Amino acid sequence: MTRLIFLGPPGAGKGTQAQTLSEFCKIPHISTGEILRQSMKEQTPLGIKAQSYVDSGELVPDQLVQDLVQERLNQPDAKSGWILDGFPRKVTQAVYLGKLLDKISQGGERVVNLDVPDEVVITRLLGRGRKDDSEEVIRRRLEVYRAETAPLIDYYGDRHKLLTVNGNQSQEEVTTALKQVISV
Ligand SMILES: Nc1ncnc2c1ncn2[C@@H]1O[C@H](COP(=O)(O)OP(=O)(O)OP(=O)(O)O)[C@@H](O)[C@H]1O
Ligand SMILES: Nc1ncnc2c1ncn2[C@@H]1O[C@H](COP(=O)(O)O)[C@@H](O)[C@H]1O
Repeated sequence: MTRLIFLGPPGAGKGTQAQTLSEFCKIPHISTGEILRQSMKEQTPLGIKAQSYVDSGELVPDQLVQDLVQERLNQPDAKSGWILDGFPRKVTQAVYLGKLLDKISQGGERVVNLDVPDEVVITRLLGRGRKDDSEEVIRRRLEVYRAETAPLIDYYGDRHKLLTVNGNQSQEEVTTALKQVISV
């Protein structure tokens, strides 16, 4: 059963690689950022609550993303595995996820850290053109990543769940490296 969590700074290529691997492994790609962006587009209650946080590069409150992840992992297609992209993003969310996965018998998850230097992710994000890819918001997202998300590397390393892949290669090379590490 393939259950993967993608870690890495904004612009590391998590969404790109998660989509490719989800097609290869035939399991859903669950991106909290995508779900939030869709909810904002549709102006659902979740989208309305999340909007100001996403637009400014802040993290949406835990309860909102935790509820959406719980609901998504309980859907039938998640029974055959999944790739989580963008969640967890802080230690509190990782603790929540660990308990949730135990409760719904979906353990055995592995965590892939896509390692990419800051200057490379900044160039990539400036070229991507999403609404939250302005210079100011990119700066804030990187600060939030360093303060809140990077500690998850040690969190999962300490729990022997962490795999690291060099994300500073062509998309095809990253995919090949990912397939290699997850097949072991
Ligand atoms: N290996 C790569 N080499 C060059 N560009 C890449 C690579 N992988 C992804 N990109 C490009 O970099 C940008 C960011 O990629 P992507 O959206 O997958 O990152 P992400 O980690 O999901 O970012 P975020 O956390 O901000 O959503 C995209 O424009 C994508 O096409
Ligand atoms: N796990 C999350 N916790 C808090 N906020 C989140 C989470 N996942 C996404 N967000 C918000 O959405 C944007 C975009 O996310 P991407 O993963 O980069 O697509 C992020 O800046 C947070 O505001």
